[in-house]
Amino acid sequence: MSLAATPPILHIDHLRFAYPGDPPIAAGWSARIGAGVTLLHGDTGSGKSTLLRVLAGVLPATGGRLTLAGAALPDAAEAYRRQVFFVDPSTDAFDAMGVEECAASRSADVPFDAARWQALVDGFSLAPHLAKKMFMLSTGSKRKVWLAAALASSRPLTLLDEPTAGLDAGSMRCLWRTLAEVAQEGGRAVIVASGERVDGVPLTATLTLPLTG
Ligand SMILES: Nc1ncnc2c1ncn2[C@@H]1O[C@H](COP(=O)(O)OP(=O)(O)OP(=O)(O)O)[C@@H](O)[C@H]1O
Repeated sequence: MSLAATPPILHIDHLRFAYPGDPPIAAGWSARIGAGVTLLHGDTGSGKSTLLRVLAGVLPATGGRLTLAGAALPDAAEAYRRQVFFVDPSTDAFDAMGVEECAASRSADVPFDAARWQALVDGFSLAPHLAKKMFMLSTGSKRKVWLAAALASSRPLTLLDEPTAGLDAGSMRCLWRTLAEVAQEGGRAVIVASGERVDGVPLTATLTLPLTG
């Protein structure tokens, strides 16, 4: 399945993933993911979060191959993972870090768009939290920090798990506006996992779980 109108960024070849005893979430699935926003859609429990973790290279696939900016999984796992921005929204691994330190740390080895970060800080109303440690933030504010950090990063593949969860209307508008800008600029693929259909931003493609063929 070719989902790329522009040169593909992520190559997925015969990907397979299943939890033991469960039906596969991906069964021999091949696709090409191009620049812009791709929606990963499925019902609750269909495997959206799991598939994002597989595409991030943090959960080993049961079979198949992923290639991103010349780095392949499983052969070159570290190089592959460096091309991906993915943070599990529920993680507490960064709780001891300051908000800005945390956001910048995930882009230490790639360009970080400080102007976009600032625009997102404003759009998500994060300014009052900038001097805080991550553990002091509510779940919703933490999610906003990770969203802003992801969008200000320049990694070729960005994976966002339910980015609209708990977002107020103003933050939602800011999210769609920024995703549209990222898509317009080209060169980056953003996969948005969502149980809801997305109409706030033009989509490059929609993937519906389970994924086969
Ligand atoms: N570590 C695990 N081991 C075994 N099964 C798991 C594991 N994690 C998740 N599952 C199961 O795999 C299925 C897919 O879960 P996943 O969280 O990926 O779905 P989802 O589409 O993101 O769900 P939601 O929309 O509710 O967030 C569910 O049935 C879940 O119970």
